[in-house]
Amino acid sequence: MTATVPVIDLQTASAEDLVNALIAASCVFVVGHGIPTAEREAVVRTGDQFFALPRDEKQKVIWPGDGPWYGWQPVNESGPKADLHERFEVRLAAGQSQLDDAAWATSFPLWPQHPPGFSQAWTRLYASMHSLSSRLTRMIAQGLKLPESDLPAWTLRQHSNLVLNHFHAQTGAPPSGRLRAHAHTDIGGITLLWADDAPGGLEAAIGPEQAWVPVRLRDDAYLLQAGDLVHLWSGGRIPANLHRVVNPPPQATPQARRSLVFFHHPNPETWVAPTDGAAQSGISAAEHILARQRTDYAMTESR
Ligand SMILES: O=C(O)CCC(=O)C(=O)O
Ligand SMILES: [Fe+2]
Repeated sequence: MTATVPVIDLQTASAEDLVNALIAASCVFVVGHGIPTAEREAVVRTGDQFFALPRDEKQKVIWPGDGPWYGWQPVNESGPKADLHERFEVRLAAGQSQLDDAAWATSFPLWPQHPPGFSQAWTRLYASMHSLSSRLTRMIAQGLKLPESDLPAWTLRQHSNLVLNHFHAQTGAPPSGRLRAHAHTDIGGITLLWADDAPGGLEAAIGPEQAWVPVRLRDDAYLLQAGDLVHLWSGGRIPANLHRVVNPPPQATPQARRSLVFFHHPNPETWVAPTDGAAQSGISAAEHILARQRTDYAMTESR
């Protein structure tokens, strides 16, 4: 039997419902989340306009090439994990706890000048996602009976990133061995994902057999995927969701695909350890995130 992704309606679900679904499937569709569709659409629209700019213009906000990811990250052309997409990433400055749009907007160093309205659209959705991810991590802690004192680092003081991925239309066969996104777990706490329904989409390894299951994203939902740090925080009870984005079938009409991802990260200073495990079985959030980012993407060539 093919495993399916559970649906959690935040209007009615309990913390235990959410945790049980995550333990079973490592990812769940979250509906009843209250985030207006227009907020997401504004980010996708301004992101599309940005990706369509000439390379010289995008180059002005390119990721500096080391340290944590932010800004424009072109398609990475080499290495075993070179994925067939470009992305733009907004990263909140360390230690900031107030989501005051004006202050936050000035703390991010790589806002594109074009298109107009970009930073407003992205800060608006970021604030909504920040609240939603705080709510969901509170439910996870409650459902797992984790200490209340852990929570500020995962909620108010979280350090999350908002990303738009642009998977280019594939007009010929993709280079051998390369996917739109290689199989990986996400690095942080939870991921909240939306993608359009273009061919060549998400697959997740779920259920006891860990078989690859195609996941069709829903317009009314964000897909919550458990990341490495929630796996560890849960004492291994919640599995980290393994997923990939496959190439479209050769007969499909070439079509670009966009996905919008909120990578929820706890505060970088957090020491993440299972509550009843030995402290030495834990990890520094900052070190884990940086180590994974270093191995997953090294800037080489781009388009
Ligand atoms: O585009 C998707 O469906 C998933 C993207 C993804 O896995 C990522 O950006 O980490
Ligand atoms: Fe991912």
